[in-house]
Amino acid sequence: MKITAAKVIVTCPGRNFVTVKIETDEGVHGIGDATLNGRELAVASYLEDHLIPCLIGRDPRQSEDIWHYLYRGAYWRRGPVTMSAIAAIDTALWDIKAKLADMPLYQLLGGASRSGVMVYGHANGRDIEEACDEVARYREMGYHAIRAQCGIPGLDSTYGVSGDKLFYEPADADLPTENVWSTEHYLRHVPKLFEALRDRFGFEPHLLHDVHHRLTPIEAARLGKDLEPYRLFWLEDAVPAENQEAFRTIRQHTTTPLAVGEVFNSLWDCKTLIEEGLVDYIRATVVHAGGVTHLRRIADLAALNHVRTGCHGATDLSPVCMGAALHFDLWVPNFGIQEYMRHTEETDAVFPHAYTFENGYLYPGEAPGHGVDIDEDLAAKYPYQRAYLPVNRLRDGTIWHW
Ligand SMILES: O=C(O)C(=O)C[C@H](O)[C@H](O)CO
Ligand SMILES: [Mg+2]
Repeated sequence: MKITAAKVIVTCPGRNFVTVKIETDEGVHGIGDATLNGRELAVASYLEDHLIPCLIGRDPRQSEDIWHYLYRGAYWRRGPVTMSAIAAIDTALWDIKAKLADMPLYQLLGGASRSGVMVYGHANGRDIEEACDEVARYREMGYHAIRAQCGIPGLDSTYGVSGDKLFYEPADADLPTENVWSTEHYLRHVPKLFEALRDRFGFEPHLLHDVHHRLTPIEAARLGKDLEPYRLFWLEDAVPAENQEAFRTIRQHTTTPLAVGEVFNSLWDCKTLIEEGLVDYIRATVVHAGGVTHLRRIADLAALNHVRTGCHGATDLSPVCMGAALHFDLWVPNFGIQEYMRHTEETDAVFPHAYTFENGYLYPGEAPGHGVDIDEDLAAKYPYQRAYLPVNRLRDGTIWHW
């Protein structure tokens, strides 16, 4: 069996997505997500100019060998562009493998370890009251776990807060929007949000919060301590994580569970965090962390150290990534939770999929493969539009973490 063709499809049904489609001489095809928010065309070029020429004629069933051939063959290892490109090919090959077996992908991974995949949604409000009302809306939709963010008095904009609510999209302009940040204002306000949420909803719903890399370790330690009475499911990306050892400071001071890893692209980014038990949840997912093949390695190391998965699932991860991630989630023994930011109707139409939402859980479906396809004619109607994530500055103009 041979790979006969592979192509890259870039489409923008409201936001940009990059998809790889691999075709074989047996008529079976597979697709994989290669979207890297704000740097989409770099991955498209990496695939078209450098990886696809190496694929033609190879046996698509040898996904493990192809992974190492592309990873080691580049000589230049890791990095988000490389790993997203390899991930897309790997996802497409697992899709093909599962279609050949006439099985949903989760069966090839080892079968279902649970009946459904618990997801968390994003509730956000301009102030505490609006954020509480949004949490109520997610409760009505059946969610058992909800991430809560709210506007900070004194700041014009805050990460995670938008008028779009259900379809929040942070990549909002063709050059980066500039936000202003104040750690002092933020640290004073966030505990009040969670106090209000627990007062109104009690301790039954899981509550999560995303700091979006904005604190220093000692500030994060203080926030974690201040939030302890409200029993968060997790506190996410409390500090930038290039320096994994920095999490030791946070860990020494608080029992609030910590999550990290949506920007990670390999096991090496989280090796110390996992081996030293410095975090509780690892957020790497299929598209940015080398596909199903590499994500499995991360999850297995995590399992040894009581770290559970919490795959990234924002709107910039296409339905193709979501489909593959759900099969992974249904199987992975040390599953924690899956993020679920809904895609728009336009996006869902371009990517017909087998997964479904019901009562706070997603189900990957029983279609052979990962259950997601692309309508190429519809995709062609939405040409690429450059869109960037914002940047952040302190009030004196210093560039900060977004
Ligand atoms: O979903 C999250 O937790 C995020 O932090 C969303 C990110 O800002 C987004 O995926 C960046 O591309
Ligand atoms: Mg996040």
